[in-house]
Amino acid sequence: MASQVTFIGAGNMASAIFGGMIDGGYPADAITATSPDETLLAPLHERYGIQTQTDNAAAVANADVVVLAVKPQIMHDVCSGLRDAVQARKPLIVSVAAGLTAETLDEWLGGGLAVIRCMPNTPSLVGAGASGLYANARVSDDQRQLATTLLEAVGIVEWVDDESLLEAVTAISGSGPAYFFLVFEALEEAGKRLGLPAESARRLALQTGFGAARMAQQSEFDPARLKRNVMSPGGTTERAIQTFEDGGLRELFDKATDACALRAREMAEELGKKH
Ligand SMILES: NC(=O)C1=CN([C@@H]2O[C@H](COP(=O)(O)OP(=O)(O)OC[C@H]3O[C@@H](n4cnc5c(N)ncnc54)[C@H](OP(=O)(O)O)[C@@H]3O)[C@@H](O)[C@H]2O)C=CC1
Ligand SMILES: O=C(O)[C@@H]1CCC=N1
Repeated sequence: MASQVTFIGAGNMASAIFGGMIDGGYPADAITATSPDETLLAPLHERYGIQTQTDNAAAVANADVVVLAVKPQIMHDVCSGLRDAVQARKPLIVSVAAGLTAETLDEWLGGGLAVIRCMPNTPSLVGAGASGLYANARVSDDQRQLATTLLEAVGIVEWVDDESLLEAVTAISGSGPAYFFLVFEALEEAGKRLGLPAESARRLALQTGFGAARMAQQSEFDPARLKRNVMSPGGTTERAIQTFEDGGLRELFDKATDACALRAREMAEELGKKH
């Protein structure tokens, strides 16, 4: 029988994950989602066939897995409300909240729990996500496998064995979609400046990003080699790439990802200290 999975919070990230699970064949009647907003629940039940609840504690009473998918800022209050029910049942806890450590969540839920922390990203909403996962020492191999199955419903999964590496995951894939959106914005603007109609500039920029990612994933060559393959000696790409290199693009990526990882660490400290 399928494990009972309860999502606390039924917003973007939760619905992406349970939507992906159901598309992948997970039985909808083994999934429950909660929201304080009753008007959200009936459409969710209708669309996905999942069970819905406004009462978080009641929703974990028979859960094997509890996915915490509310904003980090309200997580302490949500955990306080779940504490007794979670301690009675001891389900696997999976958190997708940014910046809250497994230890903090375990403490807020009363302690002694198997906790998996996940850093997802927004392309999960279109089934093309990338998630970093960390498990505390109480998580069993079967529970790891189950979490992998849940998150693979919306993309790829990479496990890290040191929780602090989730800061690196945040800097690469958690925040990463925004870097690529920035590049798309800039390429579209450049296309317009060079005379293309806005719509064409956008279509060309997005398809190029999509094609390059797909090609890099499928190729036997690494991105450096694929890049060189586009650069004819003395040609156009060489001139563009040299301009990026001369302008310090690599150093800028180092600075931006360092700043991002540092902020992830600061947030973990701030959120953990508040209570
Ligand atoms: N790496 C990344 O890019 C991302 C990380 N995340 C993480 O995922 C988590 C969820 O984010 P996201 O899905 O975008 O946020 P959403 O705001 O879409 O979803 C959160 C949901 O929680 C609901 N909620 C509020 N209070 C409660 C409560 N007491 N009990 C149950 N549900 C409640 C909200 O309802 P209402 O709106 O009615 O208040 C809302 O539907 C966050 O912790 C975030 O850090 C998410 C997205 C991307
Ligand atoms: O910007 C943020 O803080 C969150 C975490 C990773 C992506 N979005």
